[in-house]
Amino acid sequence: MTKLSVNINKIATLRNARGGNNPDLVKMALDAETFGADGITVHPRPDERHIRYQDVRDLKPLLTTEFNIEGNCKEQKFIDLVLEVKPDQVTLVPDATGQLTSDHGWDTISNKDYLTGIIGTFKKAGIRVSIFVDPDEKMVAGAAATGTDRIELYTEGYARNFPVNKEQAIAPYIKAAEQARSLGLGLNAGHDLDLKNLNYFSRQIPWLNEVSIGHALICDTLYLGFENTIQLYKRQLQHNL
Ligand SMILES: CC(=O)[C@@H](O)[C@H](O)COP(=O)(O)O
Ligand SMILES: NCC(=O)COP(=O)(O)O
Repeated sequence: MTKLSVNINKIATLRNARGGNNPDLVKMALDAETFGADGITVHPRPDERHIRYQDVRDLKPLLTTEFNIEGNCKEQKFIDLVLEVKPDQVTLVPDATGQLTSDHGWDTISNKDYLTGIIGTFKKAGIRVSIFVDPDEKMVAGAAATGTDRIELYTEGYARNFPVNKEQAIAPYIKAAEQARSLGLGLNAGHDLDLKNLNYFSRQIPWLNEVSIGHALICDTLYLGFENTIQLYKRQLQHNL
């Protein structure tokens, strides 16, 4: 079954708003695991607007599920943090510093040599590597050429189009996912997945290894409670619904 990795960036956003430790990020990550999360995802950005580098160090020894660190591997500080902490997985995202959020995947063709090198470094350290790509078969093929273990499909386009025409929204993702499978790549997905669009996505691509979900899940938590929300998202990944 597809695993749910809870992205806790927005818990850190709330904590940082007052400069204290409420909500307690580490406690909420451990609670997420207790409530059924299969993993925890963090995305430390260079400006540390939410997840701080120290949060990553604090979390590592305490988590009992998969730890996924996302970030821009062109930042040496990020590379050093990942090699220091050695998470289960690192997800390489081509974000520029000032971006509001992640909004595109890698050009795996023009960045082939660079990605191949850094992926080799992380794999040598025993860390599984996933690279963030758009649902573009050329970029998926380019990803396979870098030696990455997995790709993560950037699902903002799916989420935007799902309410309009779900068959059209999912089409490029099925093609990209089928190609990833044929090339022996593991498959993750994330960005703007939510309680409305998740079940359809996972039913159409049942070989999906993992989804990482943060923004919508934390927003839903405000109304529905953290434990209940995690259970509701897990249920969307069961295909017998
Ligand atoms: C890579 C991805 O799609 C998400 O992890 C995204 O980076 C979330 O970042 P923010 O929480 O800063 O929007
Ligand atoms: N990789 C996607 C992720 O970790 C969370 O994205 P979002 O659910 O916050 O949009």
